[in-house]
Amino acid sequence: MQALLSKIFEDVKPLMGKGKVADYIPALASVDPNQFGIAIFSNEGDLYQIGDADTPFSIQSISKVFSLTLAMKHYGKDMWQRVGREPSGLPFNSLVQLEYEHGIPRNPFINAGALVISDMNQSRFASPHYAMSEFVRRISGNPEIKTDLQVADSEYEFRHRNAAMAYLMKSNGNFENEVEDVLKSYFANCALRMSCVDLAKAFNFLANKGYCTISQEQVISEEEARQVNALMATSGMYDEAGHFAFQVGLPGKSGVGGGIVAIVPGRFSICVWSPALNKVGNSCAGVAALESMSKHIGWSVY
Ligand SMILES: NC(=O)CC[C@H](N)C(=O)O
Repeated sequence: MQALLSKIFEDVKPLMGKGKVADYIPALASVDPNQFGIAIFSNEGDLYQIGDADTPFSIQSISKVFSLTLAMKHYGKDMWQRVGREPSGLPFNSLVQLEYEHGIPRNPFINAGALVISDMNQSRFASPHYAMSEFVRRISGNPEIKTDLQVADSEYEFRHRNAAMAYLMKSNGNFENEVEDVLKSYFANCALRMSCVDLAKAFNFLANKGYCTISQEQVISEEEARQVNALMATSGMYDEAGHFAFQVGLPGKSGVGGGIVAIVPGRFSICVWSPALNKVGNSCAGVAALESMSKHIGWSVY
């Protein structure tokens, strides 16, 4: 496995820095695009890593999977009245569909959907970001995970699009709490800094029927873990979900920090990271690395 990882890393390295670092969040614009890491964690607890796999980065939309998991633990099936389970086929921060569809977002992984999920967590926890931080530290086994307050503040300062979505949903009766409070929790969650190794470990419960071997807890049920994987497969890569399913064939979730997490059910959790993004906001080198991995190992779930 380590030899294969080295080969994939060398093959894909030339793509490092190709694309554009997210700059609509000004605090992210200064990240060095020439970084690239891969980590793979097996259900048996073996870790394989290469490149900048220990460097923490802004997890951004990857946090949407953790928020969904926390909400599922509490709300179970009831939550699906407020958020759908269909791919949107539109950019992650699109507003148009939301008005046509009466303030019910298509899925939990576009921004509007993640804001509804954050609203649910806001109703449930006294301090939703504290609950989230504690959760990711526990399931990754890394008590040092921190929030980048500069990124969180920068997102809040430039919050207008996300705020517009949240207020639209509020006008449709699909938002319980104060919009500004929920936005702050949502941005703080996006601003968590984790490395490829942290994320590969933290996501292992999705490869392992909902069970986390690090914290030794059943995070969610086996059925729920399957459902989260299905949502990642259909909606985890925004309007590139079809291409990703076609080329990689694994449930995946990306973030504009350049990270992508992928799940090989029953076997491995993977995280790749390189900050330069393609047009839809997915890491260029990251997508290429997962394509190469899937081709070499034949891991597709299809
Ligand atoms: N795709 C992403 O990673 C987007 C997350 C970012 N925090 C936003 O709300 O715009």
